[in-house]
Amino acid sequence: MHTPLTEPPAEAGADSLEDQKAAITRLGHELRTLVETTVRTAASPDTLHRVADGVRQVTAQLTGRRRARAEIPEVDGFPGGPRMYSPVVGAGSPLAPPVSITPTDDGLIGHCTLGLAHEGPPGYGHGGMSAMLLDELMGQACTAAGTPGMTVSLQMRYHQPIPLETPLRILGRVTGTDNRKVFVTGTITTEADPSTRLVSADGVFIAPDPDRARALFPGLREEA
Ligand SMILES: CCCCCCCC(=O)SCCNC(=O)CCNC(=O)[C@H](O)C(C)(C)COP(=O)(O)OP(=O)(O)OC[C@H]1O[C@@H](n2cnc3c(N)ncnc32)[C@H](O)[C@@H]1OP(=O)(O)O
Repeated sequence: MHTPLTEPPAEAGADSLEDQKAAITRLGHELRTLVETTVRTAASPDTLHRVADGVRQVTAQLTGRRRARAEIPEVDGFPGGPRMYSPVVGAGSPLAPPVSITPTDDGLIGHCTLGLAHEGPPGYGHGGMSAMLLDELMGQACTAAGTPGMTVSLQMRYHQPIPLETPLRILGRVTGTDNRKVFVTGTITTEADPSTRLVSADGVFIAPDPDRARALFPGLREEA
């Protein structure tokens, strides 16, 4: 007999929210390990079928209420706070590297290591993954600068391929504003050689006006 892996929080108290985040983080870690192991394994078809059956049984244990498309979960810090299920930074996302972010004097710096699950050319990161990393860091740099916005333009330049299994550094920095437009730059380097740009980007982000924001994000809490 299985015990369900997750249930909706009984109460939205501070403790239960922290418990929920800790459990989500733990499950996210195990899922990322499963994803990475899955794309690396040379197991036989029999083993793969057996594992697929087991995963199906595990999935069936995730019972309880499912969130609706535009609903912002209680554990999610949007806007401005940690996003538990972000495919870039989310501790609970099986897709995220995940990136950890720290502020700098003039922007944000992200740290992550990509695995084979993020592969494009053999041994190197997928170009779409680079765009995703930069979009996130540049978007969060807008928020950190007090001018949050959504991407309307992202100009990517791929100088060198990004090595997998190598600690990376992603920078996002706001360079200027013009009314609702925010101009942002970003780069990806390795941690070992931060002066050599592997990928760089220029972006334009726009803050939707409040009416537009309410229409786009009906789940937004009123105080946000
Ligand atoms: C928490 C942080 C997480 C970060 C996550 C990373 C960020 C993301 O991935 S966001 C998701 C991807 N982006 C999107 O889905 C955005 C889609 N676009 C939209 O919904 C709309 O364009 C929206 C809401 C942003 C702006 O719409 P709206 O308020 O109507 O703006 P609009 O009036 O058209 O344009 C405003 C200004 O921007 C300019 N502009 C519009 N598009 C562009 C563009 N591509 N390049 C340059 N300028 C532009 C307009 O010319 C206008 O300028 P001005 O005021 O001088 O006339």
